[in-house]
Amino acid sequence: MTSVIEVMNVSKEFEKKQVLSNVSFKVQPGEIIGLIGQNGVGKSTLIKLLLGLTQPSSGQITVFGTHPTDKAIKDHVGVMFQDSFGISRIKGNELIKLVCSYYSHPLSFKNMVALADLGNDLTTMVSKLSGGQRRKLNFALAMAGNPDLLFLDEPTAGMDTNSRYDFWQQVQSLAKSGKTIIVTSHYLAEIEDVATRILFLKDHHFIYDGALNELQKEFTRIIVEFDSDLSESELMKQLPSGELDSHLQDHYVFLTDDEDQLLTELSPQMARVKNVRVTQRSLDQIFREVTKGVEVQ
Ligand SMILES: Nc1ncnc2c1ncn2[C@@H]1O[C@H](COP(=O)(O)OP(=O)(O)OP(=O)(O)O)[C@@H](O)[C@H]1O
Repeated sequence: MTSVIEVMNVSKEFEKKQVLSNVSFKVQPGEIIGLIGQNGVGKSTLIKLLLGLTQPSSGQITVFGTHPTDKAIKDHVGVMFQDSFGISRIKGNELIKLVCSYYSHPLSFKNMVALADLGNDLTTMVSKLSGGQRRKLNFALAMAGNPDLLFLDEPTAGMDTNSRYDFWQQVQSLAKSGKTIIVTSHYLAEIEDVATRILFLKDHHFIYDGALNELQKEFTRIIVEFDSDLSESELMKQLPSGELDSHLQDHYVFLTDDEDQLLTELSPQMARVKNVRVTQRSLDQIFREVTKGVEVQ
């Protein structure tokens, strides 16, 4: 399968400041990539490199098999930046028509109106729209050329709960239809729900590239919680494959690399154990632990 994006040994410095160091990855059609990392780590820089808006200090980037600045791919790439309206003294519906006129095969006006989901506010001046409404309009504009590759930079900031839900439903159905999506967001619960792959940037390179469940396995141990009237020392003797994390009243939290083994060890005690729960850390928890530099258990 031809990759949509190929990044080979790319480094990027601004003056003497290193942002990316020797980064490589490929992206296949239909993937939803969650690009995560702390403020200032280089997510927007990477997106700008992929859009050809800035050049790598070294290494190669191809998008649809060609240089990112190649005009031939213009209609295949859509982008939603954090706040990208250059003009605001224009109504939403007029802006939609204007942006569509840039493309050879734009989405229909009707489709664009549905994507923007602004109702009567479509005839409001863009400058008077709320932050969340501007995001929605921005999303529709990113889709104007019916792109096969879509970059979404913090797309849901300011959107209400229903709008977020509808937005991610749309994104998932776009990916199902074969479109490739790269999204940055600090709302990690949303990334956790929609991304098929996580790229985690830290200290100039990817500290993780893969599926969320593998990230959970790689960075954290499984949490086994239960209630029991057994003593701490008894349980620690009975559960050698677990490590006691906390004990409050009757509630115990153990960490383990092998939950099946731990549950087997726990089973003879079942008469004195209840409410057993096996969970993994959320992406949000992993992110905080990894970026704070604390050792992840
Ligand atoms: N044009 C530029 N000239 C000099 N330094 C820059 C330039 N653009 C970005 N940087 C620096 O590169 C680093 C990465 O910035 P970038 O905007 O890519 O971070 P980010 O991960 O997108 O952050 P955020 O989550 O806050 O949006 C920052 O230290 C920033 O100051």
